[in-house]
Amino acid sequence: MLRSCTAGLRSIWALRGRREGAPRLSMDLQPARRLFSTEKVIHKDWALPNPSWSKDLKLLFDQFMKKCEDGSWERLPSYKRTSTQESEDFKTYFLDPKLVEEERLSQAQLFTRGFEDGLGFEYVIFKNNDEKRTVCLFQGGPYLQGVPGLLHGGAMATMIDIALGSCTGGAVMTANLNINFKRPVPLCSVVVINSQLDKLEGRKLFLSCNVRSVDEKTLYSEATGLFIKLDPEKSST
Ligand SMILES: CCCCCCCC/C=C\CCCCCCCC(=O)SCCNC(=O)CCNC(=O)[C@H](O)C(C)(C)COP(=O)(O)OP(=O)(O)OC[C@H]1O[C@@H](n2cnc3c(N)ncnc32)[C@H](O)[C@@H]1OP(=O)(O)O
Repeated sequence: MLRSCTAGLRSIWALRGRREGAPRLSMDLQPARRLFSTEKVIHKDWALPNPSWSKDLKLLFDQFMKKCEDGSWERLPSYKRTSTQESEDFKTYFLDPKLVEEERLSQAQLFTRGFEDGLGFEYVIFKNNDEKRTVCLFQGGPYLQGVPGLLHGGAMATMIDIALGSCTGGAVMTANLNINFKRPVPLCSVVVINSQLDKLEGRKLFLSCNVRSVDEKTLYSEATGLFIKLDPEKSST
């Protein structure tokens, strides 16, 4: 684990070094080209391996991709911004134009995808629709540090929220999230979040998950969540 962490850090530093040494291309781009490259970033699927992924993460990714071959599992793509029907639903219910300026909104992106490769949240989620469960493979980078050398609990909570949410499908909001942090997570290590839908009661979805090390020997956290399907008749703002 330690070896993969340092290897991960080394490749992150290598990437940063390259980036810092390189000219800041975006400043020199013509507007049309800038728009094109922004579009490309927006439509990029981030739930795919990049050079910062540790051996552990790549290995698990390959194992789950194999499970996808017979259709029982699927890899969920992940974008900085989403143009799916689901996000349209969120806009309908929650976006009061008075609350967020149009210009600010055009800059919006999912904050877990706002870091450069390897520095923040590296993750991919696989879903088993029949079993109503997901597996999230997560490597928290050096910018997610809390206590020195350890992953910040808020970063873990964020990933738990996303992992539980990925079990729901459709337009939902987190109403309650309850986490027991049992062991600290080493920074840059890979954890596996197993989530499942336990109960559906009207608009209420009750979910639970656990967070374990790759070798499954360490139980880092356990959590439950209540998600509420949005009611099209209601607006929260
Ligand atoms: C989440 C997954 C997304 C899926 C993928 C979509 C694609 C998107 C793209 C990319 C993925 C990105 C993923 C990001 C994930 C981010 C998630 C978040 O960070 S969410 C922000 C934090 N959460 C809030 O800010 C909610 C604030 N709260 C509310 O807006 C409302 O309270 C809401 C919508 C949750 C419920 O309000 P009401 O008016 O619709 O419903 P009422 O009538 O109050 O409650 C319905 C039932 O639920 C119970 N309930 C509500 N809240 C409860 C609570 N905290 N504890 C227990 N019960 C509760 C109530 O008692 C009621 O129960 P009875 O039907 O009477 O049995």
